[in-house]
Amino acid sequence: MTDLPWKRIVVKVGSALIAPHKQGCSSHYLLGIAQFITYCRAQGIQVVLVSSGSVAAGWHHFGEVDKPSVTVKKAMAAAGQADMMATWNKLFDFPTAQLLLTHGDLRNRDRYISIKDTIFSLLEHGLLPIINENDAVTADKLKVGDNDNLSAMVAAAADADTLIICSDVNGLYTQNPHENPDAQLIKQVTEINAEIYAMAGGASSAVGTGGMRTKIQAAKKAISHGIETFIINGFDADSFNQLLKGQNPGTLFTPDEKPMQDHLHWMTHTSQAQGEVIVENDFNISLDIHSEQLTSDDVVAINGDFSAGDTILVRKGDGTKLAKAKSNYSSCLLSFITDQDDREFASEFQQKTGPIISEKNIAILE
Ligand SMILES: Nc1ncnc2c1ncn2[C@@H]1O[C@H](COP(=O)(O)OP(=O)(O)O)[C@@H](O)[C@H]1O
Ligand SMILES: N[C@@H](CCC(=O)OP(=O)(O)O)C(=O)O
Repeated sequence: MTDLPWKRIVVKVGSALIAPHKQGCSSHYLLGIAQFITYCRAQGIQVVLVSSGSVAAGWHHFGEVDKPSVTVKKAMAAAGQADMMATWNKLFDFPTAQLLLTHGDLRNRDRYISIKDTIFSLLEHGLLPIINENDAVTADKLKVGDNDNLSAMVAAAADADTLIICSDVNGLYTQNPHENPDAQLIKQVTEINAEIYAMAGGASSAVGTGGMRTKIQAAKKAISHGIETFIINGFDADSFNQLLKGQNPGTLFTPDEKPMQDHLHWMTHTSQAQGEVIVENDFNISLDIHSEQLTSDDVVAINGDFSAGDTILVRKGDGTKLAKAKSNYSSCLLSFITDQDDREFASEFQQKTGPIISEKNIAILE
């Protein structure tokens, strides 16, 4: 064992590890993960667990179904979630706490802060937060949809230094290893670019959601918050021994050297734009230019119904996405100003009321 450099980690466990045969939960693979978590906590490392598996764990209650409907899947999740928590609880001799989240919770700034506070309070009091998406209640528009992205949002909210995604493969391969025997394991990724996304396919197991594609999206979110990210094989107990020795058992995504500030990260990777402000095609936005320079004169259209304080997308008419920002104006007020023929009035109004978006609440998009 080496002295681990971590202060706070998020461990994400995929469905295949919880309920490998869709016949209820099995502790077979969870034992090694639980021992790893217990060891980390004994070293003073705070741990948050993001656990998939409620649907897979509840599956056997619903007869012989191959492709359950959305409604049946929600019912499976409701049934399996309790079983999954009970299985984890048997493996720990310290208290755990369940948090079921949706994207609707995470993208609302007040609720996001509230979730953050709850996680920190649980950790301070020595409990292990176990987080899953609230599949039983969530509708398409409100869900994250996969626990890889959810784990990255949680890692950012918990200000973790490391995210460990435990899957059913050794890491990211050049191609899906289940379909291509020549696929090579990639040990380290320093930049997530189109080439990396092109390697990642979807899930091929009966219980997984998202496959490698959502793991790369998650890694992108995490590293831009300065969080190193591992994808490892959770079936192999040696993966955890290697991590404890300071080694890389799978694929390591190295954190960005200049991580985003927390609230800009939230705006870019967690929040969802409630509307759009379309600007002239020659309008350019950068952190060098004061965002106060976005005035009603630059706005050619406003889409959606948003309130002051909501996140909006600023884009050009040709579709280029420029930035996500907190709007200081509602869509209604902004339309009123942009529709003014009296430009002097519009300009004076903005001088008195303040900028449409302000510099400290803007995330420039790549
Ligand atoms: N380039 C790739 N490297 C590794 N696995 C890949 C790749 N592309 C697609 N996959 C698939 O992703 C799966 C892991 O994702 P998933 O089934 O969602 O598991 P989990 O339940 O752990 O999230 C692998 O079993 C494999 O079938
Ligand atoms: N929230 C779902 C899991 C969704 C998911 O991303 O599953 P997985 O790909 O196995 O991590 C559940 O508990 O069944």
